[in-house]
Amino acid sequence: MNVGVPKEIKDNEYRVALTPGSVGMLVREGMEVLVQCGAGEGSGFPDSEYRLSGATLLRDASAVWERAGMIMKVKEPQPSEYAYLRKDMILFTYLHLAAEYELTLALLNAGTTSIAYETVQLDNGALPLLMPMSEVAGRMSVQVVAHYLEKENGGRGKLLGGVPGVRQADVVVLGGGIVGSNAARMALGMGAHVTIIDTNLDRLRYLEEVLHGHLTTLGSNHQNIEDSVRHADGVIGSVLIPGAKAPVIVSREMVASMKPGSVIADVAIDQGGCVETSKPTKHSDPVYQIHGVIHYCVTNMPGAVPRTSTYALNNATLPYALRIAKAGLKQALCGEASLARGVNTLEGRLTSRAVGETHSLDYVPLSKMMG
Ligand SMILES: NC(=O)C1=CN([C@@H]2O[C@H](COP(=O)(O)OP(=O)(O)OC[C@H]3O[C@@H](n4cnc5c(N)ncnc54)[C@H](O)[C@@H]3O)[C@@H](O)[C@H]2O)C=CC1
Ligand SMILES: CC(=O)C(=O)O
Ligand SMILES: [Mg+2]
Repeated sequence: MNVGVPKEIKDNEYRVALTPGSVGMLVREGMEVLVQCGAGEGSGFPDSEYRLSGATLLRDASAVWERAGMIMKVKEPQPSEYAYLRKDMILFTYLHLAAEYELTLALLNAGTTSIAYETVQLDNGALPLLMPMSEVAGRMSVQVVAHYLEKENGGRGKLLGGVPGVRQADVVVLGGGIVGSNAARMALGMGAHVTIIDTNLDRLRYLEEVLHGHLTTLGSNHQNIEDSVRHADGVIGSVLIPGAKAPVIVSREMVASMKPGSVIADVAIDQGGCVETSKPTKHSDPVYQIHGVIHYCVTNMPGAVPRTSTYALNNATLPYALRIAKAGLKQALCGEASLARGVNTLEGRLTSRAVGETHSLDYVPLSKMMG
C-alpha cells in the first residue's frame, strides 16, 4: 500500500503526519511512502531527511493525494482539499466530524473511508491517538491563560501563583480527563488554586489522590459550574463525549458574570466547544472578547509546538499505520477493535453513531457493513 503525507495547510499548522523515522519504519516493511516537498519543514525535518529514510518526494499535494492508497494527515481536510477525496482511499487523521458538517458530507459524497484519530478507542475507553495531543493542549492551555491574564495582553493583570501575602489566581478546569489533568498539573505547579469539575466521581477521586497543591474537586452540575466560573480568573474547557458534539455547560449568563479581563481557553472547541460564547479561532488571530472576558478557542493548539507534537503524535499513530499498511484495512479492522471504533465513514456510509445523531444523518454500524 502507498502511504501519502501531504503538507498541512490549516492556519499556522506546523505538524506533519510522519517523521522521517516513521517513514523509515514503513519503508522497511515494504511500503512506498509519498511525502510532499516541504511537509516536514515546520517540524524541523528537511526533505533531505525524508529522502534518506526512503520516501519518494513529490512537489504537488495533488500528486500525493492521487497516488496514495492511505493518506496520513494531522488536521481534518480543509475545504480546498475536499476535491482530493476519492472512493478508493483511506484517510487517517483527526476529523472532528461532529463539528464539521461540510466535511462529513464531502467524505460521504466522495465515498472515502475515514478513520479519525480521536475516536480510536481502547476497550477501557481510553483514546490513545487523541491522548498525546490532549497532553500537549492541556499543558499549553495554562501558558495561554497565564499569558492573556497579563495586563498588556488584555487581561486583569493577575499572576497565576500570586506571591506571599497576595492571593493566587483561580483556575477552573471543566472536565478532568487528559487535557484537564495536564492543565491542572501545570496550573498547580505554577501555584494557582485549581478547581476541577467532572461528572466522573472516580476520576475526581483519582485526581485528588495524585495531584498536590491548592486543589478542589467538584461534581459537574449547574450550580457548581455557575459558582466556580463566576469567581474564576481562568477557565479551561476540556469536556469530551467521544465522537459527539461537546455539551455546552457554561452559559452566556455565566460568562457575563465573570470578571472583566478573565480568560477562557476552550480547548474542547474542536468538538464544538463547551462554552456558549465560544467560536473557533486561529493561531493567527487567537482571541476575542465577549462581556470583557478573553476567549481563546484555537482548534489546533498543538500545531504551535510542532517539534514536540509531531514526535508525540507519531509515537501513538505509527503502530496503527503499520498494521493498516501491512494487513490491509479490512484485516486490520477485524483484528483490532480499537481501530474499528475509529472508523467514521466506510465507502460512502456513515458508521459513527455520535456523528449521525449530531447531524441528523443516517448511519450504519461498522459491524453490519463488515458482515
Ligand atoms: N483545541 C485543540 O487544539 C485540542 C483539543 N482537544 C480536545 O479537548 C477535549 C478534551 O479531550 P480529552 O481531555 O482528551 O478527553 P477525555 O475523554 O480524556 O476527558 C474528557 C473529560 O470530560 C468529562 N466530562 C464529560 N462530560 C462532562 C460534563 N458535562 N461536565 C464535566 N465533565 C464532563 C469526562 O468525564 C472526562 O473526564 C476534546 O474535545 C479534544 O478533542 C485535544 C487536543 C487539542
Ligand atoms: C486533537 C486536535 O484537534 C489537534 O491536535 O489539533
Ligand atoms: Mg476543525
